[in-house]
Amino acid sequence: MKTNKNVKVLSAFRHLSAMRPQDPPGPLTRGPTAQELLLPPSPAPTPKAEQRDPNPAAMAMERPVRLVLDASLLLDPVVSGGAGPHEAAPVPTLRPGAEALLRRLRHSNLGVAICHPEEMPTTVSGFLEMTANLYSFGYISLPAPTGNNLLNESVLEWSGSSCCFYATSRVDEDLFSELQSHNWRVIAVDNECGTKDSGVVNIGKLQELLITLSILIKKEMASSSVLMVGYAMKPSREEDFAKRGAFPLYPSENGLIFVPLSFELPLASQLKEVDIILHKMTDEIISIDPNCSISFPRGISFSAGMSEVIRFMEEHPDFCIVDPFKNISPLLDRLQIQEILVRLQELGSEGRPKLRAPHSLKVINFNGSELQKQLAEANLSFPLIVKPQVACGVADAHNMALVFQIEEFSNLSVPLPAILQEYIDHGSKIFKFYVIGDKVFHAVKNSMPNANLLKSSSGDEPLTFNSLKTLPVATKEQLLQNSVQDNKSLNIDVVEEAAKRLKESLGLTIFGFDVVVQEGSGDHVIVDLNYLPSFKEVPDSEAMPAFWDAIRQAYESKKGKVQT
Ligand SMILES: Nc1ncnc2c1ncn2[C@@H]1O[C@H](COP(=O)(O)OP(=O)(O)OP(=O)(O)O)[C@@H](O)[C@H]1O
Ligand SMILES: O=P(O)(O)O[C@H]1[C@H](O)[C@@H](O)[C@H](OP(=O)(O)O)[C@@H](OP(=O)(O)O)[C@H]1O
Ligand SMILES: [Mg+2]
Ligand SMILES: [Mg+2]
Repeated sequence: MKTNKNVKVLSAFRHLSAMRPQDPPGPLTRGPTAQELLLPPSPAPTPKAEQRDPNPAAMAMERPVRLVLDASLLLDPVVSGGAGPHEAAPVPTLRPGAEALLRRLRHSNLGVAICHPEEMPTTVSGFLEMTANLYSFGYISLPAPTGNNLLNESVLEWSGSSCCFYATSRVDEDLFSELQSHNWRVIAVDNECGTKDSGVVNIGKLQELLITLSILIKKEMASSSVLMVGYAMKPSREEDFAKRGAFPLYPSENGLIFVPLSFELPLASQLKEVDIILHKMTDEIISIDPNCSISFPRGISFSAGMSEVIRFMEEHPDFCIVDPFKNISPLLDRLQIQEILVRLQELGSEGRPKLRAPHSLKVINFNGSELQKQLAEANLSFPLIVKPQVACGVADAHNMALVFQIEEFSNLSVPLPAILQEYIDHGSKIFKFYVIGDKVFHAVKNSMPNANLLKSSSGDEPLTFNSLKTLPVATKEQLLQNSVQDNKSLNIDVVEEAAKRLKESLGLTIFGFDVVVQEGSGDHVIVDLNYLPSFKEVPDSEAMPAFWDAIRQAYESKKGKVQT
């Protein structure tokens, strides 16, 4: 996980929207003028409900869709099966898969509550109440059944507001029919309940609950404009997006429902239900062959799950995927990124700063004899930043070095093949641009200082680091030194033009690129290109609507192409 702990975010956001993927690029309309503000890194905003009301049970009542999880669904039946006469009461624990379910439901924008029969032992009910509070869920104890009074007042009250689901693993036909008589949908998990026409939805595994819910919610919405997005990415990235509200199970403002694709379940049945696949394929890479030029699928081996998604796409070329594997593939290779950026260089025009790629050279080894000659031919001089040719998807893709003289190449720990890049003195300020659909945002972040400041601390050794974890960003003193120097400012027109061209040429829905402004020349140098970055510096209030619009636009653009 990238730690921005050393990075102070100077946030300057512009919302420069005007590009529509299927239209030829028109002039971008300007959003609000950027103000450079010194802001602490914005904390991930708490989910809406917590801002509204501290009482989880009350929160659940305000949302259009509610889900009540029976204790039997969450507790590990092995442990909570009760103790023998001479045994200590078992410690209640969650069943396998329950924690992942609760984590996803927490950010699902559904009103969720946990319920249990009133007569449950306090050790267990206390555990459930603590769990409910931990996930900001409501908490309900169902009264012992007396006559036809099976439901407590909250459950009854909710029935009137809108669409309610009750998920359970225990069979209670009376409770089910009572709930159904109040328009609740009952979902029974790993317990065949009721007959087919009893209206009870039977599913085999807990992992099926979310996609079952999303199908039922989509049906309840009864609107053809509601689309279901099945996503696949590593858990930490999913959590980063989810806690920003990116993956609602209750449709987003533009009608998207998000559901995680489970590689533990048959994929075909899940993909039958979704309209769009959203993925970060590099999270599912097992290995990349560094000695072959990456051209999807050549050179890359994927997990079994992602391989199945790839096969599905080969069989369903009209299916909407964000984004197509072949469009992403060049961004796994810093040599191909360099070639893409060099093509942008025709953009330069009189009177505007030059936009360019850093001078670069690919090497397959660090042997000094040839190197000096190769550097001269590539118009490269020290210091050089050395990056693996493989740009992401494998652990060592971000192991880099700053090299000040040729002797420092011996025993250099950067993975080969490597790309040697001109190191650009840029006053330790980097502009991270994010193209999200037809919108462009950027954030200013603290970056590596000028080489002379780094040289002094490295002696005769190369400066090795990991760009995600140990990037040698400027210290406070170095930042102050920079602030007195004349930092050339960013020319937004030039970068906007580049963003437009990149969007056209890459065919990607969401991507990021890093720009530094060279001291002295003012050249705008794009040093990095990433697909589906985290754009964590962009406020959720702007980033999330843009994220959802981008996905819907990709779908509509794909459907438009299929119909023509
Ligand atoms: N050519 C360069 N000249 C000066 N500084 C550079 C150059 N290339 C990279 N940097 C600095 O090193 C950092 C990491 O480089 P880069 O962005 O290429 O790594 P990465 O692993 O691709 O990072 P990301 O997490 O953004 O994908 C940049 O954010 C910038 O601060
Ligand atoms: O995890 P791999 O496949 O190595 O790729 C990285 C990307 O290259 C980086 O651009 C991501 O950082 P940002 O999302 O902040 O750009 C970075 O995101 P992360 O730091 O949030 O994991 C990674 O996605
Ligand atoms: Mg970068
Ligand atoms: Mg990168």
